[in-house]
Amino acid sequence: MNALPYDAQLLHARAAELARNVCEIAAAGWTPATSSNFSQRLDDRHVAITVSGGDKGQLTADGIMVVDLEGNAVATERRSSAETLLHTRLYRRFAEVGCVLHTHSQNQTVASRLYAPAGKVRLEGYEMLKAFHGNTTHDTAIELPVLPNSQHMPTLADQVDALLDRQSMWGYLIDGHGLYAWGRDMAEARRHLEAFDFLLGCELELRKLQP
Ligand SMILES: CSC[C@@H](O)[C@@H](O)C(=O)COP(=O)(O)O
Ligand SMILES: [Zn+2]
Repeated sequence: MNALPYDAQLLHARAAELARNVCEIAAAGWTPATSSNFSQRLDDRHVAITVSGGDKGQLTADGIMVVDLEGNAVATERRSSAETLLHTRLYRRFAEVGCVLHTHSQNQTVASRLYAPAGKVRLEGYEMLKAFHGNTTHDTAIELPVLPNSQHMPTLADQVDALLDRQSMWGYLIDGHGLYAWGRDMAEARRHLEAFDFLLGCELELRKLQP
C-alpha cells in the first residue's frame, strides 16, 4: 500500500480540532441548512477541508478530507466543499494562512446585501477592531470587501486574488451569501470570524436606530 502524501497523525489532530470548533460555530446558528465550509492547512501542499453538504452542526472528524492546493481530492473519492477553491487560493497565496472559516450567519448575509452596491463595509472606531491581528487601537478603520456572488468558483476565486493584490485583510463578504475569514491558526481565524460578525451586527443595529 502506498504511503499517504501527508502526515496522517496531523490530519487526525486537525480534523478533531475542526469538528469541535465547527460544532461550536454551528451552535451559534451561523451554518443554517448545511451551508458553510471550513479548513486548516496540513503542510505546504495539503489542506484538511469539510466534505460537501451535510449538517455542519453534526460534523465529526469523518466529515473532513484532504485536498491539494489546486483543490484536487487527495487519496479519497469523496467530494470536497463546493467552495474548495476559495480556501486553496488563500493557502496558496499566503504561507502564513493556517485556517479558513466560511459561514452564513444572518448578520453576514444581510450586511452583504446592504453594502454590495458600495463594494465594502467600513468598520471604524470600535474597540473590537483590536481582535484583528496587528491592530492595537480602536482608533483605526478597516474595510471589509463585498464581492458579487457566482456559482463559478474560478470566477469568485479570481475576484479574491485581485482583492488580495490591493490590501492586507482577514476576510471578505460575498453578496447574498456569507463571510470568509481566516487567520494563522484556528484560534485566530475564529477570533476574526467572531469579530467580523459582531461588528456587522453593530453596523446593522445602528442603521436601524439612526434616523
Ligand atoms: C446550502 S446553500 C450553501 C452552499 O451553496 C455553499 O455556499 C456552502 O456554504 C456549503 O457548501 P459545501 O459544498 O457544503 O461546502
Ligand atoms: Zn457558502
